[in-house]
Amino acid sequence: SPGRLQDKKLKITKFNCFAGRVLCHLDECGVEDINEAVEQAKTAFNIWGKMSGMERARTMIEAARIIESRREEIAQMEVINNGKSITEARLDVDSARLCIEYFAGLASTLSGQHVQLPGGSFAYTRREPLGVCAGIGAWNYPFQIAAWKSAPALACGNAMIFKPSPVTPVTAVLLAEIYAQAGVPQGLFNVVQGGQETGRILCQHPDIAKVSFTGSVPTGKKVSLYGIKPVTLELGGKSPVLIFSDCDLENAVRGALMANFLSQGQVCSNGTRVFVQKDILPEFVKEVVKRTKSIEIGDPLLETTRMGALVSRPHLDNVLSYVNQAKKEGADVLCGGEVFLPSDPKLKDGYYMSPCVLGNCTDEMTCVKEEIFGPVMSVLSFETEEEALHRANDTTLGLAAGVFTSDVRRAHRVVEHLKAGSCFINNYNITPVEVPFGGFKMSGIGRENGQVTVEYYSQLKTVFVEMGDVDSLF
Ligand SMILES: NC(=O)c1ccc[n+]([C@@H]2O[C@H](COP(=O)([O-])OP(=O)(O)OC[C@H]3O[C@@H](n4cnc5c(N)ncnc54)[C@H](O)[C@@H]3O)[C@@H](O)[C@H]2O)c1
Repeated sequence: SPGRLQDKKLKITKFNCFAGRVLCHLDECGVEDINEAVEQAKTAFNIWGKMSGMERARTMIEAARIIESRREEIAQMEVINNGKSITEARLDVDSARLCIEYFAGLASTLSGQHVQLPGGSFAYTRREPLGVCAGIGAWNYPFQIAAWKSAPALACGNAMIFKPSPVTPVTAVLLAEIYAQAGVPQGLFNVVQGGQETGRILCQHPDIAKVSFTGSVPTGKKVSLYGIKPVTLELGGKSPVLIFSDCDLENAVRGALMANFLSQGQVCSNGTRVFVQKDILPEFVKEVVKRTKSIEIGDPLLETTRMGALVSRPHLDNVLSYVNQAKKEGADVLCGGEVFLPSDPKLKDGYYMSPCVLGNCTDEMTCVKEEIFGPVMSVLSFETEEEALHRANDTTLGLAAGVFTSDVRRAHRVVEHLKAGSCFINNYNITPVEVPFGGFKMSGIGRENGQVTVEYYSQLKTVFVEMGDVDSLF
């Protein structure tokens, strides 16, 4: 009930995903903790927000340097936190560092505009920070999400209070430690732990100037109703990949695997609806199934592992139930879709499953309509470009989309008509921090990364300067 966190502390139990054992217990933060974090953040903001962009950049670059020096330790912690392979966790740590470096570079470029007015008068605009921002994270990229939100926030002169998902509470704390070590004012980036109630209290706090949220569509809807404050919403997807028969098939197969199986399929932008032009369908399916079967599953800390464990037992059960539902609705399970038991007995209680390819799918099937958020690819066939586009866009979501073709005119024509915020031509699921990322339709509001993100973490002030006398009508 509302306010239940005012009196007593609830415990979060965090499990180690790949061995199924209890990793740690944490107290959920309530009203008092959040008030304290906000007070500290306000004090820190009074110092940080007044610094020049160059000064902020210097501290952020130091944070990036510390991340690089602790790369392996953070990556290992992320594996334990989330269950993904060490190879992917290292890339997440790199992406976090690059994002901090990128926005440190932008910090000194924030500027306004000068507008000449009649009679020598003029106006200018100032880009000012918002104040104390809240960041709310999902569990699939815990460290990276904390960096993608805090880097632009801090570069623009704001403070941030970040709440990681209670399913993966560990690595955001490392980021707070690193910012502190780099020399940001105390409390500039703070972490509060907890679930939905903590999230609600934080977002609704009157001194929180902005909320940047990553998570599911239903939670995003709630967050958007919390009050008149700017929100960035990075929500779910059910993205299409269109594979035309004139494509380079080898690259299309690789792209389809990257679009479905990174992070055990738990990626918001995943292209889980793979539309393949009819004449290359048999060849495509044969190759995709062969490579999916050879994905190395197991201990995510091993260098050879390509797929680790899903994030929790309930989530694994949910993904498996989608595979069962697909079977009932007439899809063919071409491979995988079952609980996977690693040979190492220490891992017997981990949350593993074999990556799954579903064939013979149709647009009405649940597996084609709903975000599964696990390693399940649905393959559909199409005949014409017009048909493929119509079916690809027939969804309320619009996070990402991909097209594989060797015809340059077709590539750009298709992308122009795809209703998605992040489109890929002849590749999939790459997210350089220099380019904006975010969704159309119910997949979200606002963008992360790229120059445009500065606009989501600052506000514009217009100043009129009169050089003559006041021309009064009274
Ligand atoms: N677009 C993107 O960039 C992106 C990235 C990663 C994940 N996602 C999406 O996230 C979803 C999976 O993540 P999840 O299961 O953690 O999502 P979720 O919506 O269940 O939770 C997300 C976060 O919101 C918090 N929360 C829950 N209720 C809240 C409330 N009422 N007020 C404030 N905060 C609240 C949670 O504790 C968690 O920290 C998927 O739908 C996925 O597509 C999107």
